[in-house]
Amino acid sequence: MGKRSHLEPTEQRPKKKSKSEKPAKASKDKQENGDEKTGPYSDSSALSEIPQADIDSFLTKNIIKISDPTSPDASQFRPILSFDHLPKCDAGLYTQLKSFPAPTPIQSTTWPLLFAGRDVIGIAETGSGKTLGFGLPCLKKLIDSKSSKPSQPKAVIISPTRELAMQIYDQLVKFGGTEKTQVTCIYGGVGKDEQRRALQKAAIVVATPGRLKDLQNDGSIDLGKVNYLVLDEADRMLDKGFEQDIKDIIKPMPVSRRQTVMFTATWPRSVRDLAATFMKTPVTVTIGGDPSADPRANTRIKQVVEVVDGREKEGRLVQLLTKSQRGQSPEKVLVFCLYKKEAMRIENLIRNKGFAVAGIHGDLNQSDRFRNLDAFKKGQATVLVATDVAARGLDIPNVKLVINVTFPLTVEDYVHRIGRTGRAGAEGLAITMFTENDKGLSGGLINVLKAAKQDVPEALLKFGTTVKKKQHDVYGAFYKDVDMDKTATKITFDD
Ligand SMILES: Nc1ncnc2c1ncn2[C@@H]1O[C@H](COP(=O)(O)OP(=O)(O)OP(=O)(O)O)[C@@H](O)[C@H]1O
Repeated sequence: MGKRSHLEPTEQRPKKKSKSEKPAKASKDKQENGDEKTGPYSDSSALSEIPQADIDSFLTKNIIKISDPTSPDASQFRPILSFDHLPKCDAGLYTQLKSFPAPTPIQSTTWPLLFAGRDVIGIAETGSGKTLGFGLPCLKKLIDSKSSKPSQPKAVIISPTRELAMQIYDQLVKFGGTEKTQVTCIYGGVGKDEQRRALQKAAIVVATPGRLKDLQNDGSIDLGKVNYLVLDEADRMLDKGFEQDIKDIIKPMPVSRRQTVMFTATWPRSVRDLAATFMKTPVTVTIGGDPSADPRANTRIKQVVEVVDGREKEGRLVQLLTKSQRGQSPEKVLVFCLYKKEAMRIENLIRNKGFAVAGIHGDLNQSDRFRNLDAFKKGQATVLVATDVAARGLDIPNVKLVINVTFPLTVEDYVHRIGRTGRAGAEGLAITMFTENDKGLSGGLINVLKAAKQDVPEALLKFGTTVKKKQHDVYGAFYKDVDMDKTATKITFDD
């Protein structure tokens, strides 16, 4: 397993009294209370022997904040600094982890909490391994439960888009060892029959909310036995567009009987109170800074903002693409538009210029969406033009450049969009065209740039530094299928 933890070699450290036999306090309390959602978890002996100073330095170096309402002393759960510190588990669950050097900070910190059965809110930058952060404990919980043939799902992971749901599914299958056959993915835009059949043997269901609700309503799925619920991209899932769906979906799984997990890179105030109503004394883990500050971009992404006249955008885009595409090996570039029609127009423009381009937006049928994304992943198309349907979560290897042709409706969305580059420790570049039309978001953008120590152009400062209250409460996060020719009520969501 991962042998390259920065804490090695351990023999140089002073020995600390082993706590390996002692379950973490919260876990122990819950077992005594007979809480069935809590499994026994205790630090491995290797982890117990790590000196506290090393743990402290890990927490400080990665700017990790752990807020546990049940205990001011968050140290009861030591971060898992190496894969060797993971609790024992059958079924080859950890085999695939060998390809990574060590857990990422969000994995290190949330895994012990999740193994111990706690509700967790995990906030960490884009591309920092949050999927395995919630995915590995989900698989372990299933394996530990030892139920041979599930008749009802035990875990549900909800994702805002179909492509992201599929990606999470793929990760669970990859890491799932022998349990992989019990994972199912359900989403809208395709037939239901096959999904209904798959649900009959599904222990873990990854789903988009609309289709999940549909199948729940027609009796194809009973969520009454779910004891592990994940809202990935949690702020999106709690935004007004999805709020009621989520409430309906979780009705059969009472908060007292389920472990609820929320992960995201952005955690706006507007969703925090609502999140609390879904959770039981959650522990909030934040990597990289204060959760109450403005949204934070991954600092390995160089952010360039160009203030332009709207009429200059297309010429500038072609210029940027010419530079990145004309060499021996064209770079992968993701181009974001706000509207579907705009995306189609820009895709045509790029195709007419002779670049290998594909598109993804809500007007395409699902098989085209998957096919085009796949072409981009494989490098058959080196430019992908997308609406914000591709802004969150998608882990596409080697995207070198993100170009925002039109600024999104919220600064959170901006952080997610540019987060499609610079993943898993890589560096990336994001170039954003900002026009006078976007000036309501200049203050928020300036704060994101400053927090990531990026240059703030004078022309952007002129638009003002005031951060306006989030304007698009209903569709700010659901921008992706706004039709520019219709009124703002014409909005559709992924189902
Ligand atoms: N411990 C690890 N070490 C190195 N790479 C990792 C590790 N865990 C996961 N990864 C890889 O990091 C990449 C990003 O992970 P993931 O997609 O889970 O990020 P994320 O934090 O969910 O991002 P986003 O906020 O954009 O959804 C993936 O390719 C994943 O395989």
